[in-house]
Amino acid sequence: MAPQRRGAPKAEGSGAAERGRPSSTKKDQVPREAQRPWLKTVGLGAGLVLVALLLWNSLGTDDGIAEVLALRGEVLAGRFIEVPCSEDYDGHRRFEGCTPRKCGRGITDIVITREEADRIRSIAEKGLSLGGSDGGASILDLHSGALSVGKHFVNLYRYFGDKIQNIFSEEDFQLYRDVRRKVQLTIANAFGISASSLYLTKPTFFSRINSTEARMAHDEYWHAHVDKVTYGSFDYTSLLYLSDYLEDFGGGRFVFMEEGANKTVEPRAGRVSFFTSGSENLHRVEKVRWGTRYAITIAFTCNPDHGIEDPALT
Ligand SMILES: O=C(O)CCC(=O)C(=O)O
Ligand SMILES: [Fe+2]
Repeated sequence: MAPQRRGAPKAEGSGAAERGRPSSTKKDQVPREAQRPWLKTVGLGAGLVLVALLLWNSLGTDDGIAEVLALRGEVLAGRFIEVPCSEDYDGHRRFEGCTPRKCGRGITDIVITREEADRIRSIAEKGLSLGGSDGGASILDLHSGALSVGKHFVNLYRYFGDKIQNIFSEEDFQLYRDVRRKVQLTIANAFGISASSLYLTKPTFFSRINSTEARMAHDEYWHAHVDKVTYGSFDYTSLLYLSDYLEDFGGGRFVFMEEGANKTVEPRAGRVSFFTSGSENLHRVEKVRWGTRYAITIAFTCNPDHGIEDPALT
């Protein structure tokens, strides 16, 4: 609306400039009348261009040029892009046959079905309905029991004790374990390592993001980061998306940040995106503009000392 208002005075202004002309006869008034619709069209056109630019800015890429690695609408059997490994792994103990020598990023839509994604999303919904951050980003960690509540976290298991069995079922946990195992096999396959050399590590958690303004630092999920730097133990990061870009939410695309052209992954329920966790895979999540975005971050380490167990009800 505002740009259109800005367009109108432009046409008015041109008229005012014409009023300054030395003489005005009936003869030259006719062409000036004829010019007005033309000027209005130009003004309106400029306004529309401005509106389009503003919309493009708010809906589209806020990082400059971006190439799409995976569109929401496509079903990828597997896409893998190798990138040179960073030196980040050198600062940690090496586990030959596991610590990345081959680095890169992969996406697959056929490892986890949309039905499984729906079921796992309902686990996230159940858990997160018990709490939720005041800001836009809530997490639920079934391993540690951490759940966002207001500006803090509570421990779900401590808080609910035995009553936790009225919230989650054994099938829920079985599904979670199955999904973890399938993602682990996918990563091992793509990077040519043995699945048994990988250990689940923390934090592995559900995230629920909406467009509510951030209240706390941990609501600010959109900053560019390197998982190995942020979380230490991560060697391979995976994300399982549980909702659909532009159907369930807007914004919220995943972006690999690269000089020249960023690479985006559009979330799709059941889509698994995985990558080596060093700075060869600097990334961020775009701000969610509307709706609710669900995902799970599932992380693996090569260091058995940093391994964690699957969550269990008892
Ligand atoms: O949810 C996503 O797409 C990415 C989350 C992420 O970068 C992280 O958990 O470290
Ligand atoms: Fe990350």
